[in-house]
Amino acid sequence: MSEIYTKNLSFAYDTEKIIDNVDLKVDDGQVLVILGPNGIGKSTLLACLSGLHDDYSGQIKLEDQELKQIPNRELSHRLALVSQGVNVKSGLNLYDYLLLGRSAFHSIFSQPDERDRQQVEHVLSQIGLAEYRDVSLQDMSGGQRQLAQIGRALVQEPKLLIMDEPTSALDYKNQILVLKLIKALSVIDISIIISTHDPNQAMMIGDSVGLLVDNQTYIQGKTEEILTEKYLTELYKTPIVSTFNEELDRNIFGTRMD
Ligand SMILES: Nc1ncnc2c1ncn2[C@@H]1O[C@H](COP(=O)(O)OP(=O)(O)OP(=O)(O)O)[C@@H](O)[C@H]1O
Repeated sequence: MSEIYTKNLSFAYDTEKIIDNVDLKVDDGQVLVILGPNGIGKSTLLACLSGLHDDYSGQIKLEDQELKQIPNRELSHRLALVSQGVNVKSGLNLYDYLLLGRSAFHSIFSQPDERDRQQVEHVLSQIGLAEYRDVSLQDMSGGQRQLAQIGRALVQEPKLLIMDEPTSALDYKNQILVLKLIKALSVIDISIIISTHDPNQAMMIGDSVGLLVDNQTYIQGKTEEILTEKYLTELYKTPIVSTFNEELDRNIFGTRMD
């Protein structure tokens, strides 16, 4: 069954149409990677899919239910968004910041329980920041804060995780940590939509890939059908070369510098 799909999804800021007739689909436990040039509308599309803009036209169905009809509190049990570039500079320490992410599981009067604390411990180790539990977010590096934000989404135990360039501030080791985490989550049937600027990441984790080519063209298909020299060269308006790397057992993408 599809976790989420759209039909003729369109969205405009005032009169400027950004998303036009997008048909997108993610099945249970699948990873969809969205690629597209700067300013094309990736964040806008992900914001629509997360319920942040309900003035879209067309349909967004989350497990066959229209997204804008799902109450906010219920939505936060079902999907979580890791936004792009939101640099949380909270005075909270990491542990409390993550624990607050469990608030959708409680009424405003109830206290966090053992289950909440276990989930926070689990996520602290998933994001590799267990030893930073007592550190205030404002004293962390940009990359650590990005990991903290991913953790904040994970403590919600969503069925659908939407991540807008979640590795943009991370060093290579932590990029791989997050990509492996995404694969591991998909194995336990969590569906994931992620945007990135790196076609290599798309190749590493995508079950399918969606290209926002221009404001009127969205193409989605199986990773190996979409990640071709032709499509990527067209997408980025720069020649992209694909070579098969035997050691890695996958295609890698690059460009000539002459
Ligand atoms: N709140 C807003 N109000 C008006 N226009 C906006 C708003 N947010 C984004 N835009 C415009 O919508 C277009 C798409 O922006 P968006 O951030 O979705 O692109 P993107 O593909 O995520 O870009 P990038 O890769 O650079 O992060 C851009 O032209 C941007 O200027």
